[in-house]
Amino acid sequence: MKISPKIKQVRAYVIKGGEGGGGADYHDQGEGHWIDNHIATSMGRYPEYRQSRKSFGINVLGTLVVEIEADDGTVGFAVTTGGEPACYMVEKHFARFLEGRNPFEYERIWDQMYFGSQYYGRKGIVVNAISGVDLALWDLMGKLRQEPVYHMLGGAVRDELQFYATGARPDLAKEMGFIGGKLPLYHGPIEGDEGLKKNIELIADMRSRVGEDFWLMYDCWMALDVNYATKLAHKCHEYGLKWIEEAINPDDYWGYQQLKKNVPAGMLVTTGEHESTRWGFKMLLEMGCCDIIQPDVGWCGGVTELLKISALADAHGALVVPHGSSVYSYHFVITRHNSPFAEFLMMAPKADHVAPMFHPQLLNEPIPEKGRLKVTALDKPGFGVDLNPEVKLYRPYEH
Ligand SMILES: C[C@H](O)[C@H](O)[C@@H](O)[C@@H](O)C(=O)O
Ligand SMILES: [Mg+2]
Repeated sequence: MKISPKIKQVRAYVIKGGEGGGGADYHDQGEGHWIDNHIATSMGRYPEYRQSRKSFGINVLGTLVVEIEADDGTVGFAVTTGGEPACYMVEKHFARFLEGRNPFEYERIWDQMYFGSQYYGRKGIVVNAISGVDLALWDLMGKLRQEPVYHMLGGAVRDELQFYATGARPDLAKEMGFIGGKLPLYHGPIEGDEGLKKNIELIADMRSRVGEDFWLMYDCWMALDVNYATKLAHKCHEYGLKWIEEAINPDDYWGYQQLKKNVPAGMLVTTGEHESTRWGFKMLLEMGCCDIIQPDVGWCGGVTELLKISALADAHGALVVPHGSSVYSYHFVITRHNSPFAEFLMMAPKADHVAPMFHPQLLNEPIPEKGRLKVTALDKPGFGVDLNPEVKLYRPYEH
């Protein structure tokens, strides 16, 4: 029987500098990009932080790159959001649970990373770091087995992925072949009825451009209260809003439970991109907070944890549509019936063409064509992408 190589070394890097760092920190874009143009957030109550999310620090963390090298020289890697703080955790804390171990012991490794950091982690950046290590581990396992990750997750249940697009131009997304368009919400409660009116005018205008059958959604990025979200949902109902996303504070499970009761019949409530682990999603599911959960596989605990989250959601009859995370979610979505479509974040500044999400960090990143991606595009070992050697990596800590 072939003996698996052991893990020789774990390394964690950030990507230094450059306006529009992009990559896993996809909010870190240059001036004029739709993703940072007056999008409503809870910080909007402060006028100085209303125009740009970068102004209050949405891009302070930066990208985390994790490399795991086996003693036969094979290297698995992954990118997510986490920056230098996450590098510290990977190098000074989590590496001890991997080095010298069999890379296929991903359950044991995950368990030790999570419970070893339970006293200071459980959510947020600590679970981002755990996710980065877990994704790199799955990439390494795929490379050692010479199999794409989706083969190790049970194989494809359909021949292609279909995508909705997130961005400022759902009308252009329709022309590109996407099945729907998710708009960012531009005006929050602090802008009163005037702002609410602009939110409604925008969805009305977009509906007139895309016609009746194209999905339209609003992404509220945690900016609202239950009352405002309820009003928004009811006013957008006549324009066929398919779902209202992440309307309130992720910790307000009770608020989501109420919003789910308040929205018009047939409108979906979605959330989860800033939720972590099976326990966080258990709360959302068992309290009846939403119809679709949207974990980010680079933030919720990685593939190992997403497997558990997805099974829980399936048992609750909920869909799992991961937050846009490129290949890291594609290899999962293609293997699950309760993940019937995926998100594609339009990274082009005007949302007018399809561009790779983790650019410039990743090479060979598959992108949808006419809103779809054939499963064969994933048929490379691991996640099937490479680190761009032109992008300078910086290792802030060693161990
Ligand atoms: C478009 C939203 O404001 C976020 O920037 C986006 O990252 C996320 O919420 C999404 O669902 O794509
Ligand atoms: Mg969202």
